[in-house]
Amino acid sequence: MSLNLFQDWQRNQGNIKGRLVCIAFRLATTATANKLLFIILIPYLILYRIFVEWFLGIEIPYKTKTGKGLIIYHGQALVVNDGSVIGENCTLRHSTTIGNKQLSDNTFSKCPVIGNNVDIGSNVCIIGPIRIGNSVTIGAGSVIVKDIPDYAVVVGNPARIIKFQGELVY
Ligand SMILES: CC(C)(COP(=O)(O)OP(=O)(O)OC[C@H]1O[C@@H](n2cnc3c(N)ncnc32)[C@H](O)[C@@H]1OP(=O)(O)O)[C@@H](O)C(=O)NCCC(=O)NCCS
Ligand SMILES: CC(=O)OC[C@H](N)C(=O)O
Repeated sequence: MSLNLFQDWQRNQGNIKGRLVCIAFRLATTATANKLLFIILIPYLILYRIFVEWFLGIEIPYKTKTGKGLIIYHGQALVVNDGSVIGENCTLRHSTTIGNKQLSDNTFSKCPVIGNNVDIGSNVCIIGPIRIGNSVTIGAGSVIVKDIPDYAVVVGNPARIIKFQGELVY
């Protein structure tokens, strides 16, 4: 099991809060490895919930599948459903929601699957069983409820593609 600590540390250069939150998150994710580790880590998971989720207001649950090289800028009011999948080298900011929606039969949809190298601006909602492609840039304040293709730059509510970009270099 790879913790991805090194890649997160590198990508959050100059962003001490992001570094610390990513370390706390990656350590929490080790609880998914097996039942024994989960039991051993219960006290840590409680502390993680209190300090990162409640105190800092950054809800990125330990079960969230997240690729290496995660950046978290600011982070307050960030809420990620643990069914979401986030690819490698993605950037999350503040006041952002990534989650499901309630369906007409009162069940809940699946959550977004986000590709690699996706840069998510502040105040973004990404909702439902949708796929965000690789190397997508999501403008501040966007609301996304449909699939987005690779390399798209999207803005608005509902989000629309304003252009396509070359592959981002990290
Ligand atoms: C989406 C984004 C990457 C586009 O940047 P850009 O390529 O420089 O685009 P431009 O500024 O040339 O804007 C292109 C068009 O999109 C519009 N636009 C840009 N960002 C927008 C947004 N977030 N919401 C709505 N429209 C937006 C512009 O008004 C412009 O429209 P026009 O062609 O009708 O004049 C950028 O505007 C953005 O939102 N980045 C997020 C950054 C962020 O979250 N910062 C917070 C830091 S804490
Ligand atoms: C609020 C702001 O401009 O923050 C800058 C930060 N580098 C970011 O992209 O989130």
